[in-house]
Amino acid sequence: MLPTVTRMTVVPVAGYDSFLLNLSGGHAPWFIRCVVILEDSAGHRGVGEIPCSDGILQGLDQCEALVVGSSVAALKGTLERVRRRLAANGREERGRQTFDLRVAVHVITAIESALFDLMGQAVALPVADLLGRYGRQRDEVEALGYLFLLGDPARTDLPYPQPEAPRDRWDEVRRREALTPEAVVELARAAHERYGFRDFKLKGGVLEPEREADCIRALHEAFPEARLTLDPNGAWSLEEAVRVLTPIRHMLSYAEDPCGQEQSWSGRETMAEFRRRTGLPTATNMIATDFKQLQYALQVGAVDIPLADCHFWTMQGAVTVGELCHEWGLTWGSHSNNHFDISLAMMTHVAAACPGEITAIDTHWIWQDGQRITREPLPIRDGRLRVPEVPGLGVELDDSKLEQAHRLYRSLDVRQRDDALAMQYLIEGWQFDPKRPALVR
Ligand SMILES: O=C([O-])[C@@H](O)[C@@H](O)[C@H](O)[C@@H](O)C(=O)[O-]
Ligand SMILES: [Mg+2]
Repeated sequence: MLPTVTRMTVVPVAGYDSFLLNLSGGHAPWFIRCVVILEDSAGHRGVGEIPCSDGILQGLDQCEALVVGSSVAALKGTLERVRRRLAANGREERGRQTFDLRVAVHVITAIESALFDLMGQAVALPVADLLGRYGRQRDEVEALGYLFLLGDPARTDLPYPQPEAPRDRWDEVRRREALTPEAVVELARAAHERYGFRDFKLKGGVLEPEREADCIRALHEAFPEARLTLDPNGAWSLEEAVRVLTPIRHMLSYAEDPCGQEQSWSGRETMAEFRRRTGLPTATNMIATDFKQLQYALQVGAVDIPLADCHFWTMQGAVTVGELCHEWGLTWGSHSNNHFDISLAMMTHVAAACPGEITAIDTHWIWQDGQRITREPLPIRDGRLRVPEVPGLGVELDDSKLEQAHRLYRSLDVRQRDDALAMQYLIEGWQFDPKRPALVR
């Protein structure tokens, strides 16, 4: 008989971050996440990590009674009850920020991850082997070097981390201003030296679009073999996106959300038009964020690469997208937000279970590297993550680090990601506008 869940603990945590710029503004010196820990009658602990907000904490609270006492073997039934309970809270919107504001799908994923971790430990199999129709498809997962333009921390009085005792160039450059093509190339070189990336993504939606294209030109010159992409989170108009990206088309492997909702056109329509006019493949984490949207995106020909982040697709949902991509001739990829090392493991197992050719997964981990909450975060070497061979997720919580991250959360009084706060140090009174790059005001 498989064990039953005896306890569910929810731990909101925080970590430090650099002054990363994006369409939503500038990252605060901290980011918040939520860790779910399930204990079972066999003495195992299963874990999951998701974004944190008051809504998410409330959602987890609503589900605790459905999870505690359930059999680990009945994981699917438990998740279905959780899904129905959360559906009763009403319809949710992703919103127009760069990050997803929904609650239910994140809550489900945290519980799902912890249950799969327990299940894996109960049957002595890694989570990747349990997911999807086919189980593990690969032993290594390629990750991309996720580059950001960076604000100058010295223009704020916020506690951004300083490069104390830097281990290498990456520890230095990730903590200071980067707003030029040269500075972006320095970031890429330093990240390449430490992690060995062959793919890079630059977060756009910050400077004038042409200036961001110049950054891609510089990256291409520095890394002529690398696969490159630029992601302005739908900030540009269709006309702008076509005008700016056509001349650098040959340098890009795909364009991520180059345009979005505009006047009477939906994001799926403008992306379809962009794709037809430029011939560039498109990726998205904004306009195909559930199965219905994905269906419409495919009907109009808007997307080649759905970035199915397990945090907002669920782990099983993200793998289903991977299976559909494989059957239908699309390419699967994964989006990310700031995260700790549990999420890194979750994304690695999910990517490992997606069949066929997938694209290098996003991860913000390089910005967080050094702030673990598990004993041994999966390392990125030669641009790749090794998929754990041990039962479950293959990560073990470090209780003292978890407690430290929880104490930081409690000291902050931050209940939701807010990129406007730091941005207002750079531009007085700054407010989010989904159609204007953050520094263009
Ligand atoms: O972390 C950020 O600032 C990103 O802009 C994030 O919010 C996005 O969700 C993401 O990484 C993306 O690919 O759009
Ligand atoms: Mg994106």
